[in-house]
Amino acid sequence: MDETAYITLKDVRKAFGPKKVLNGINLTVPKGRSLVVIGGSGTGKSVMIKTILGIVRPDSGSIAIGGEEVTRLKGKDRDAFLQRFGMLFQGAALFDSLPVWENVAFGLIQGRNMPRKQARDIAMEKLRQVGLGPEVGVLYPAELSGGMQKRVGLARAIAADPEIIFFDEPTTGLDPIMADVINNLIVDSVKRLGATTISITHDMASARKIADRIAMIHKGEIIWQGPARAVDTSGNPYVDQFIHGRAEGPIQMEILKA
Ligand SMILES: Nc1ncnc2c1ncn2[C@@H]1O[C@H](COP(=O)(O)OP(=O)(O)OP(=O)(O)O)[C@@H](O)[C@H]1O
Repeated sequence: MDETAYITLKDVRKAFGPKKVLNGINLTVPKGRSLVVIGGSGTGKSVMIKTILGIVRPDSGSIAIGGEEVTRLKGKDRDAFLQRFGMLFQGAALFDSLPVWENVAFGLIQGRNMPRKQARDIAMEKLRQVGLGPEVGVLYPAELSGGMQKRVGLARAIAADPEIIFFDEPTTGLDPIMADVINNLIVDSVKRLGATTISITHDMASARKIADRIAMIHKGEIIWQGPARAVDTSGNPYVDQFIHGRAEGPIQMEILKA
């Protein structure tokens, strides 16, 4: 596989007022590869993803996808750019008032003006790919378990055959077995599409399963990155503390005092 960078972040910085959240992020992801970003709460993982999507504008630095600088895209160019993405949000983020199939088809109908019948057929096929039958398509999100909701979120993320997919804590809140089912579905779907992915997770089992490479973010900087299999022998005390979930180590939790 071609290992040249497809997504490139160069010295990306972002502060909110006096609070520096991204302190010079440097990352690359080759096409068709899967990068998992690990790191503690509040270290800047979500803000980083938002800078790529253009939801948050970095103060400085460059973000390029396929060689095209994306931080300054506006209007129609930005809409077209966003159509290349699929996203599985934390907590699935489904519309309660729409049946499952319409949640999956939402971007096809609203974003691409696809006729409802055609969008419904695609939605049902994507649901099938994540192990859900047509009987689930007509239910409402409230009628589903958390694991099924995640599957629906995944079906929606892949509905438009995106070229790039972001997974934001895809296994949070699931039992370990259901989490593994979701991890397998992620790996299968990504392979089927040949998509390039960035995932955020606290779940090391998930990171090991879905990552080609793992990067650890701490205080808005990438402090380690390497092949997924090297995470256990990184020799980096921050990575070791995080993957073993130790309270003691170089990462000091900021515990709010009442
Ligand atoms: N729009 C904003 N305005 C001000 N501060 C923000 C904004 N968005 C994020 N922050 C701050 O930036 C820091 C990093 O937030 P971010 O959501 O990226 O953390 P995270 O690493 O994704 O954490 P978690 O794992 O808990 O989701 C936090 O301290 C947060 O309060």
